[in-house]
Amino acid sequence: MGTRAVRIVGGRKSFRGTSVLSGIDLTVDDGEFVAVLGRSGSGKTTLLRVLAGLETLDAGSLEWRDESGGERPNTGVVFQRALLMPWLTVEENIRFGRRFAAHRSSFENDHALGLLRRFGLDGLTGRYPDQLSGGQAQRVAIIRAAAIRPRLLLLDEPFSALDPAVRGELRNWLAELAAELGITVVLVTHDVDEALELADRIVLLSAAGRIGGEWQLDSGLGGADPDRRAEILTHFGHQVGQQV
Ligand SMILES: Nc1ncnc2c1ncn2[C@@H]1O[C@H](COP(=O)(O)OP(=O)(O)OP(=O)(O)O)[C@@H](O)[C@H]1O
Repeated sequence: MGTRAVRIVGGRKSFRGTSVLSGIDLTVDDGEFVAVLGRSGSGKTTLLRVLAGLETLDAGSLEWRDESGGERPNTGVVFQRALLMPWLTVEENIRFGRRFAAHRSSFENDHALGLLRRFGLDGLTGRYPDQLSGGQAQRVAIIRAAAIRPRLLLLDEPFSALDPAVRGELRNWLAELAAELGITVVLVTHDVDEALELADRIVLLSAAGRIGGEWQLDSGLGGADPDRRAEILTHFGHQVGQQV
């Protein structure tokens, strides 16, 4: 077991009297890539928003490794749509990401521009968002989030609006980025194959807003393991198909 990046103990959250998270215990280690799978409405986005500090828990605790003196560390968030500022170029959008950081001093221009170059976007720096493909825009959004050196990179179905070929490319790209930067990632997805291919661990959210199962994946095995895929799909009552 590595150093803890974040831990939720007994996390509960309701909206207008309806329970969405009802006793979540989840620890994410530094450098780990965790995929959260679950049916629509099971509370995946709510869990991610709690980790991002966009929602607070009604009960239970959210504990960060305390090196930041108890302050909330930087978290980077990417949603299904890239949400780039249309009036800013790619480079300006990346710089703008600094404003989303709890600790702005962790953003350095050189580091951010270095990420753009290293991860294949240097030819796009002067373009505006409407001059980017969907896949390019998502890459920019992910680099923008990574550039603030987040403790956690939180991804909410970042590839679900893209066509299958682009999704495959982006998965490989993300795997490389996460491994090279040693970044800690929590990815919400409906796609079992995506989770198997990318994650070190898969966490299932059940309809009751609890952790309904966990799979630790051996590195390099996940994507090629039909038994595990079948086990997860069976858990959802699926015989075939990859969306849960
Ligand atoms: N701000 C809110 N106010 C009221 N209800 C909310 C709010 N946010 C989420 N909910 C409700 O909480 C439940 C869980 O929503 P959430 O978006 O977390 O699920 P999800 O698993 O991410 O779903 P999906 O896969 O469809 O995106 C849903 O019933 C949703 O309507």
